[in-house]
Amino acid sequence: MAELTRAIGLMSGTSMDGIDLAMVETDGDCVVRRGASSFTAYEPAFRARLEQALDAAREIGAREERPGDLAALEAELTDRHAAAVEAFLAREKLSPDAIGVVGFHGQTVLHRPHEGLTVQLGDGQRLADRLGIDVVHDLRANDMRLGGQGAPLVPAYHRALAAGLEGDWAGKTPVIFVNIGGISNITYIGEDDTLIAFDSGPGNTLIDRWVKRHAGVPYDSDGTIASEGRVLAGLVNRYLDHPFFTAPERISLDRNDFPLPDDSEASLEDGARTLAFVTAAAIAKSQAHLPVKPKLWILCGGGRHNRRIVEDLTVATRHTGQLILAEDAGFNGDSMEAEAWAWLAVRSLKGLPLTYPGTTGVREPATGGVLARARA
Ligand SMILES: Nc1ncnc2c1ncn2[C@@H]1O[C@H](COP(=O)(O)OP(=O)(O)OP(=O)(O)O)[C@@H](O)[C@H]1O
Ligand SMILES: CC(=O)N[C@H]1[C@@H]2OC[C@@H](O2)[C@@H](O)[C@@H]1O[C@H](C)C(=O)O
Repeated sequence: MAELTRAIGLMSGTSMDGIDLAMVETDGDCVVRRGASSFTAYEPAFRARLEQALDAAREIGAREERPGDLAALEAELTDRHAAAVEAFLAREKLSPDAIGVVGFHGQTVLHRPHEGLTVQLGDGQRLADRLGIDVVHDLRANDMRLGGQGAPLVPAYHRALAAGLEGDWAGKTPVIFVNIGGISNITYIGEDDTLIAFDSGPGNTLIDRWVKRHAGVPYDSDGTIASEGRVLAGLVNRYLDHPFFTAPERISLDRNDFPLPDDSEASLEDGARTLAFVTAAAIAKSQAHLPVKPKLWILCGGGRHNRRIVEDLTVATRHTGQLILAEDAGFNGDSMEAEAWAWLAVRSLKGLPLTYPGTTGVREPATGGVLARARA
């Protein structure tokens, strides 16, 4: 067996709720031994600074520019990631020498594929020096330089996980991973290992904004609010008539691409119920862009905790496939993206591809990432 590297992945996602950390041992290919993970929440004040950073980042014309508060924020964000790793190593009784590499995503503050511009806040060299561990960062930029959208990067990791499916799930192809984060996105792995990935529609972002506005809560925990409401057909039809669903090609989405319903259009509960239905229906519509209907659906990301979304999607897919949660297949649906960043960092060290024409639209399979070596 090829030598395994123990790697830590760090992800701070679009919901800006904190730092997901996961450890894996891997050959950078199909051998993936998933290890411990942790989550370090950002307190509301830091989250608010990150949200403001999205505004400041609009002024960025060249990717190394850091207008306004962004330079200070980047240093602080990096130090928070370092503290998260140190706390994790202390908890797991591991020394920095036990870790071969850290894969550092950083915080996306700007992503404009059509301008070839993607910016993740995070100083890889600062992190490497503080931890005394080599860091691979900036994993999206090379893909963009080669004509890709710079996202998504997790699909190659999904394919590695699919290769290791066991028991009832082994060999159930095509298999599709559905990540319901702020935006939902899918990875399709065909019988011949074909890899297709794209954003599939609004994920939790509409539901989160709706319940925040009308109930002052950050998300609809377990879909409880939606459970009290009805699906409003007129609203559903309006969302599903959006040009995104009728376009021949799938493009990557921004969290503001779909507007919220007007306040007068729905009660809190009906709005939450309808938006959960729209989230599931949008995912189910992805099938029109796939060569063969998936036999196995694996749900990941925070949206899998919304019972209404899961039920609606189960109904929408039951004639052709079986839908399970990541945990049913032995995975961890919350730490998968952080695991992916650990795995991608090992691939980057080996010069292996991170992205493919079917995942980001890159011209040819492309490696990526920048290595920051820890300085003594
Ligand atoms: N118990 C729960 N019930 C319902 N929804 C939940 C629950 N826990 C989390 N969520 C939803 O999941 C979201 C966070 O999901 P996730 O952590 O996958 O997002 P993310 O990392 O920002 O995603 P991405 O970067 O993939 O967009 C929350 O904003 C919320 O909408
Ligand atoms: C630019 C950026 O940070 N994109 C994220 C975002 O969050 C979800 C979706 O949009 C996905 O395309 C991507 O992250 C995941 C981890 C990816 O690259 O696979």
